[in-house]
Formats: sequence, structure tokens, C-alpha cells
Amino acid sequence: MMKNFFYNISSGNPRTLFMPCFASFLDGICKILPAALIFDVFNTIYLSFANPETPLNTARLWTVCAILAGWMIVQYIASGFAYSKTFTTAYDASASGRITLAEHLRKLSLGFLGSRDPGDLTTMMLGDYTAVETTISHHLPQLVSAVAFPVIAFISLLFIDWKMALAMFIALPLSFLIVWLSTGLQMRLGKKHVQAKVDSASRLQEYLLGMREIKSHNMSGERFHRLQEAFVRLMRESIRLEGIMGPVMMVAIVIMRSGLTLMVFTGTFLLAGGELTLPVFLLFLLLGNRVFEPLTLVLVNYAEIRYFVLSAERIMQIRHEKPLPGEKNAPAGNSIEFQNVTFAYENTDVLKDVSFSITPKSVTALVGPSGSGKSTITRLIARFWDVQGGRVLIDSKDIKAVDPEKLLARVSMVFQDVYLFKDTIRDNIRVGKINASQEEIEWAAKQACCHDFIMKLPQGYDTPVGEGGCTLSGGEKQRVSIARALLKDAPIVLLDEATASLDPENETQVQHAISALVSNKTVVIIAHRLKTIREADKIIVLEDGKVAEQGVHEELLAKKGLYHRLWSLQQHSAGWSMKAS
Ligand SMILES: Nc1ncnc2c1ncn2[C@@H]1O[C@H](COP(=O)(O)OP(=O)(O)OP(=O)(O)O)[C@@H](O)[C@H]1O
Repeated sequence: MMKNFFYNISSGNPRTLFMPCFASFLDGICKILPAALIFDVFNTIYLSFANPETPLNTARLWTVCAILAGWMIVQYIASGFAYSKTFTTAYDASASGRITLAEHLRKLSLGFLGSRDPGDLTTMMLGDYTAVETTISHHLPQLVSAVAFPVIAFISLLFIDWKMALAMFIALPLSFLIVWLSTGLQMRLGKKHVQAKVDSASRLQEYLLGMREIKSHNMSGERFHRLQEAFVRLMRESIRLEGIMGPVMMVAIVIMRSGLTLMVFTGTFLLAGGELTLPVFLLFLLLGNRVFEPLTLVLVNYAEIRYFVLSAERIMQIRHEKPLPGEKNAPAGNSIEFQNVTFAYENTDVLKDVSFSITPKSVTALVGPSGSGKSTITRLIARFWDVQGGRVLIDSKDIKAVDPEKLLARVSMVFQDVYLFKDTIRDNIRVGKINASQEEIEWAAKQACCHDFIMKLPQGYDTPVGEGGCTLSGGEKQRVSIARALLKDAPIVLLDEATASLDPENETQVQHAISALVSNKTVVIIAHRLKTIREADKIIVLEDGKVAEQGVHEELLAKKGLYHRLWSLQQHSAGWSMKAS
């Protein structure tokens, strides 16, 4: 349990906690000497008062002053050391933790990422890591430093007067027991509170990202209501957490502090009976006040850490999620084969016993009604997910054994929805090849019919695009995506609706660009407009997740099956035009 605790709050690297804890412990110990010296000052003055014949030992007082002054420097160095160790460790742990987690997320299957709410992951990256940071930079050092003083004080006081020392600390175990017994309750309330925070972040993200749809469908009331509900729930969970845990902590603190009263009672009793001298009683009074402050800090920080452990657990849960397995190099050849592939995103099968083969350097078209599984097939070739039944082979080798990153290096994809990073248009094209030169970027942009519109942008290739930058039309974005693929120059090209959103004017040009992109490549293309894939080497017709037919255009037309039906429908719709009735 304790091992888990340190493992989790240090994001899997408990050794990093040693230095901050050690430095804080030293800092805590440094605070003890001044208390002892103050007692000495008190004792020296008291001796002179109690016995008027004894002159005040000023030399001793000056010595104490000198030691205190020197000790201030030691304490300053110790505090500085503790401060720098705790803060550097905390920021280092959270920064490297965030980077490691981001790297790890990239290696997880899209299936796993899709199952998590994006707000959840954002909260984890920002909020949960901040919680870990605060635990390491504040709560843990404060706890260690606060423990040092009472422990040493207790041991020393036991030697001076054990009855008084026991009276002072007797209630302590009970208060710690109360806090310890409340662990389960705090964890339950804390989990609900964290969940409410994650839900609020998700609803807020959904509200902001979906603003266009919300406005265009006049849904502001309904979506806002969901957001409002999430915030109200967060408020309720916060009140519940504080409202229940606050009184528990207060009871524990009051019980602990009752030791002071008990000690005063015992002291008065012993003093009256002549069993205790006045200076010792005063020493206990002096230390008693100082001891309960750090002890209260210990209790409060322990409770805070318990709550923040939930954040650390959430992070570790994702860190333990296994990336897609496979270490082999990507196969050298580019033939693709599906052998009796069955695949489901969740529980319902999307592909059922799908088998086909694609020869290297050929163009294969996937056609079929919407939802028949065309995009899924391209995603499985790129191994965004692993299949549940059957095998996907590239160059006759099962891609489950191949390192996913090495496989992706051999595949270019042009998606229907293109994502632009918040960066210049140049760097957005460079995504295809990180070290591409300006000449290469311009060459790809020209091939993909991007160059002309880029030159018309305010700062040409340096124009910021993406979130908060210059917005591009759907067709322009798609051409940027083709330029990226051209730069990547991978042997397998997967095109998803590549020309769907292009205007007629440059459609022909883009088709030329695609011809450049796909020449000498193994190409799998999804095209809803059948006339664009009439020349394909193979057409695979999908229906309801199964291969209904496959062959070349003429063969499939002659079969008079699904392909023939889709073809006829498209011929018919070619003459369609919109008119007001
Ligand atoms: N990430 C996902 N999670 C769950 N189900 C999904 C996911 N992606 C697709 N599906 C479902 O899988 C089925 C096949 O989807 P797919 O996108 O492969 O079809 P498609 O033939 O490419 O359709 P379209 O032509 O409309 O793009 C659909 O029923 C779809 O709802």
C-alpha cells in the first residue's frame, strides 16, 4: 500500500522522492535547535530571578545569541536546499511525466483513445499532473518536515519528564486513528469529486468545440443545460467532500490538541504535589505550543495527499495501458492480404470474415454503401486497431508482429477530415517529412495544387493556419493533406475520399497530383464516385461488412449485382439538380 502510494505520486519513479524528503527532514531538524536555545535563555533568566544572589549570566545569553545568529545561516542554507530540491523535483517529475504520457498515448491503439473522453485526457495532462506537482513540492515536504520536530521533541521530553510527555501526546494516536479510519470515505468522496471535475472539463470542451453545430442547430439551450448540470454536480461533490471530510479533520485536530490541555492539568497537578519544577513546566508549555502546529500540518497534509493520490492513480492507470504489441521491422514488400478478418469497434461486428488480396503497385478501390466498412479496412491496414479474428498480412507477414510505428512509416494516408496543426502552412505540410527542405515542400505543394492559394495567403508559406490561424476551405485542407502524403513518399497509399470536397475547377489538377502520388505505389482508394475508380486494377465491393463482389469494372458490371446497382444509381444521379418545389 505504502509502496503503491510512493510509486503513484512519483509517476512510477519513487527514488526521485528521496532528495526532497531528506532535504525537508533536515529543514525540520534545523528548527529544533532554536527551540532548545530559547529554553536555555529562559532557564538562565529564571535562575537569576529565582535566586537573587545569583547574577544574571549575560555571557551565556550572548553565547546563545551568537549561536542563534550562526544557526540562522545554517537554517537558511537548509531551507534553500529543501526548497530547491522539492521544487526542481516536482517540476521535473510533472514535466517529464507529461512528456512520457504524451509519448505513451501516441503508442496506444486508437480504439483505447476513442473510448476515453478527450476532456478526461486533458484533465489528466494538466490537472492531475499539477496535483502530483503540488504533492511533491508542498504536501510531502511539509509533512516530512513537520514530523521531524514533534518526534524529536517527544523523545527529548520523555527523558525530562515522561508523565508530562505522555500527557502531551496521549491523544495523538486517537486523532491519527480517526484520520486513518476515514480513508475509505475520503477515497469514495474524492473519486466522485474527481469524476465530476473530469465531466465538467469534457462538457466544457464539447460545448466550445461544438459551438458551430450548437449555433447552426439552435441547440444552445440544450447543450448549455448539459454543461450547467456538470458544473452543478461539481459544486455538489465539492461541498459534499468538504462538508463531510472537514468536520472529520476538525474532530481529529481538536482531539490531538486536547493533549495541550491534558498536559497543563497534569503539570498543575504535579507542580502542586512538588513532583515538577517550574522551569520544566514552563519548558513543556513553551514546546507544547510549538509542537501542535506542525502536528496539525501533518494531519492536514496527509489528508490532502490522500486526495491527490487519486490523480496519481489515474495517471498510472493510463501509463500501465499496454501499447499495441509488435517489435519486428515492417516487411519489405507491399502486397496486402486480409484473411478471414473479423473486426468490431465495440461489440457489434463491423467486418465479418473479410478476405481479399492486393498485389504490390496496384490500385484497389473499396466501394459499397455508407457504413459497409470501407474506412475500417484502411484503418486496419495502417494498424490503428488490431483485428479480433483472422489476419492482416503485408508481404505475407502478419502485421500484429510489426512495430506499429515502423509500419506507419510505410503508409501514407489522405483522410476525409484533415487536421491542421496550429502552425505555419509550411510546417503543416512538413508533417509528411520532418526534415523536408523548402524546395521539397514547394514541389509537393505545387503537385497538390496548394502553391497558388498559399502564395495568396498574407504571409505565404509562413502564414499561421489551424486553430486561431488563417482558416482554409475543406478542399484546400484536403490538398494540404495530399501534399503531406507526397512528401512522405510511402510505398502504400490509403486514400479516403480524396477528391470528394474539391471544386470542379481543380479536381482534374488534383487527380493529376494523385496520379503522381500513387504512381508505383500500392494504393487502396475509397471513392464514392465510381467513375474515378473505373480504371482500378481491382474493385472490392463491400456490403454490411462482407465482401459482396470483387473484380474489375467490366466484370462487376456484367455480374449485375451490387456494383451494377450502385453504378446505375450514380449514372442516374449525375443528371440530378436541386430545384425549389
Ligand atoms: N470509431 C468507431 N467506433 C465505433 N464504431 C465505428 C467507428 N468508426 C466506424 N464505426 C462504425 O463501423 C461501421 C463501418 O464504418 P466505416 O467508417 O468503416 O464505413 P464506411 O463504409 O467507410 O462508411 P462511409 O462511406 O459512410 O464513410 C459503421 O456502422 C460505423 O458506425
